[in-house]
Amino acid sequence: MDQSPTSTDLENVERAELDAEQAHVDRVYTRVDEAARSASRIAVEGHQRGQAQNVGRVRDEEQTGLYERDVLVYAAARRIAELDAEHEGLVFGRLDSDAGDDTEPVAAAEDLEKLYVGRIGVRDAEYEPLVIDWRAPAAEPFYRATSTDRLRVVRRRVLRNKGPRIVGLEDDLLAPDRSPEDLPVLGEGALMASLSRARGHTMRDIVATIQAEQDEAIRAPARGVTVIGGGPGTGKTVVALHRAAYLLYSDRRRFERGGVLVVGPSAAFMAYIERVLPSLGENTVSLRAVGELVDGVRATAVDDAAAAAIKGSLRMRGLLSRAARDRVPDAPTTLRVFIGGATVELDANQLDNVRRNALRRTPRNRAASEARKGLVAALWNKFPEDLRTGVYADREAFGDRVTDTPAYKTFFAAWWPMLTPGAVLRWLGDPRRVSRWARGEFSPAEVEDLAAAIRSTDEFTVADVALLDELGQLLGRPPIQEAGRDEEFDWLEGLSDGVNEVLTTSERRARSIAAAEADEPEEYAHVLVDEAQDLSPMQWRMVTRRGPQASWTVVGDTAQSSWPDPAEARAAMDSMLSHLQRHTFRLSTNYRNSAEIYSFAGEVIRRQIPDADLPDAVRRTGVEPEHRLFDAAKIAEAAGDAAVELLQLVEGTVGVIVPPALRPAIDAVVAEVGDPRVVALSPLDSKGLEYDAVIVVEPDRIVSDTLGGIRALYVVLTRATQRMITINSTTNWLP
Ligand SMILES: Nc1ncnc2c1ncn2[C@@H]1O[C@H](COP(=O)(O)OP(=O)(O)OP(=O)(O)O)[C@@H](O)[C@H]1O
Repeated sequence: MDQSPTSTDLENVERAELDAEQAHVDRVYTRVDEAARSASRIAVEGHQRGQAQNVGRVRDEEQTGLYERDVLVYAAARRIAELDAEHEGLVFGRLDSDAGDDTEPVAAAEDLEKLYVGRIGVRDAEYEPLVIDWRAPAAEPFYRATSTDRLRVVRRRVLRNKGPRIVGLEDDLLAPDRSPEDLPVLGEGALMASLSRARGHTMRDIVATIQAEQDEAIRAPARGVTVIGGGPGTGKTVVALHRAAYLLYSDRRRFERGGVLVVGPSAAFMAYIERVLPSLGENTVSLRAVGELVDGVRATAVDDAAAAAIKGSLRMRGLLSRAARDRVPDAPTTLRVFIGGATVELDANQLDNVRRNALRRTPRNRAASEARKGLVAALWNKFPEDLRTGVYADREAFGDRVTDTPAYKTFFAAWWPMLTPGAVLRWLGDPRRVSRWARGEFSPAEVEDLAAAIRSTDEFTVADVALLDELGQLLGRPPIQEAGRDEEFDWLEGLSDGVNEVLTTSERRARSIAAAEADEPEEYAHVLVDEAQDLSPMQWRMVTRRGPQASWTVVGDTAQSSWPDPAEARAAMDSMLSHLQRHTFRLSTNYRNSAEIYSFAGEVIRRQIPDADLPDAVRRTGVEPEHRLFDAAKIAEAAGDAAVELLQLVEGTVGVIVPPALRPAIDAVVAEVGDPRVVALSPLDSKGLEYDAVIVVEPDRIVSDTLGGIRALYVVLTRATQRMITINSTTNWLP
């Protein structure tokens, strides 16, 4: 006779299990609310007591400690609850474990030790844990246990949430032979359920389904440099973000005080990932795109391939250093003062000598007093001996007089102005100057390209930001009193979208004070660099300035590099971080793309880069990518048609990835489709993002027009979770 349970039996069991889990989760939420109430009560009482009598007895301190803890738990829980009531719940996992002693059989499910795992830890009034934080050591088996090394776990359960409601259970039985008769096993596995879900416009955390190899990278100790590699879709980004949350948990004092910085490739990418950390209860991490690392600048424009390569090259370092020390363009070339009955004059050569001496040890904006001393000495040498009497008897007295003359003052203001990085960068718009500063290290064509790129726009580009940062360091910040005395001087001047000219002095001051008051640490205790393969040597210099004492997490995949010479970028990173110990992790499974899409993309990149690191894609959809051929004139229309088609076929987002030259036409078509699920974007902006369906417009032009060529196309071909259509007028790229 058939003994297997009927579907009604199963439904009943599942219903009963869901109810039981819901009851526990309800207790957690109730406790969070209680904690909030008692926290505000203790706050009031504590405040009154603090005013009335002595504080500092042990009991009070304990109270304060508890109060602070409750407030923290409450605040974190509230943030999480507000975040996405549709999806994310506080408690998402449960472990049922035995004693690990395989000899004793387990009689009943209730004999197993039960532990709930959640986004944060919550205890009941007796201080017993209702749920433990996913980052706590006790939660490790939830992520690491496998059937071969089960770490005492018999059953791992993922609770699928919609806000505070449990809507499903996904079980994983790790020790079938240890499982008591009455332990139900439900669902088909949490990972597959999570991978097949429709994508929205922002990334979600994976806290309920972190895989063992990912967990190792997340919990790696914060020492030296942790390098996380792996091909597209292996979870590098999401793992890095969970690692940031883990570091804050494991050493909150150090990382909250010192600061954690996450650097990503673009503003679009930062917007895509910005919700992940708050959903894990962390709001203190700074997220910045490489174009936003200098205060006061938010660069989004990108240079063409040639200009970006020049601006990113390490050779810029010498060029900028020479620019920062050179004469100020249009500065006076003679100084003439009438003093003590004589006209004393310094010519261009003498002025150059004074300038060089003053800059020997001090950056320009801090060397005004050196320059002044040098000028006084040079003028004194030329001051006739027979006039050195009375108030002009010695050099010091002479110096006081001469620097007080209007002629000197006017001269000095023009000859030694406080320089902003933005102003000096603009000097590079003149090819003759660039050629002088290049000292033969750049070809004449490169000199022309660089100057033309600087002149072409008032806006700073992403690549300019690293140059501004370098110049900031070369020029130095002016001493406080100089900056204060000179009301007109604003360090941020020229650093924001060319709107500065129309700001009044007081507006500018208010802004710079606001920037200082934002109190973002310029140096961080941990720096996490995503899409690290894209950082140019100059960008590596900028990023490493943010963490001279930091530990690092560096995440990337060379085959996706948009830098023309990935080996150069790699060498730049190696040289900047060479003094630190390195731990390397490799992620091996592509969780994003369907196996059909990824095997195609892998073939494209393997043809050009035989040693590319290709992960395994595990999810099959049965749908192959499709390639369509049209006349060039019909491309935009065809892309629009494909978008309409795909909107019917997928539940989530559709990305239309287009080479920059075709952007206006495609933008128009996308506007016509008029569905917020469809977006158009450039290959560079698609870095790190994903869509349920992707339309790739003119792959050949993506290769020819984008920095990174075939590697940029590989990025584009690995953005889709379910479906991909390419729209072509030529097909040279097809394998
Ligand atoms: N353990 C997991 N459980 C559920 N989803 C996962 C898991 N690991 C990764 N993913 C999902 O796979 C997708 C790809 O992750 P992510 O963007 O972090 O990969 P990546 O390696 O940074 O990719 P790329 O290099 O192509 O930008 C995301 O949707 C992520 O949520």
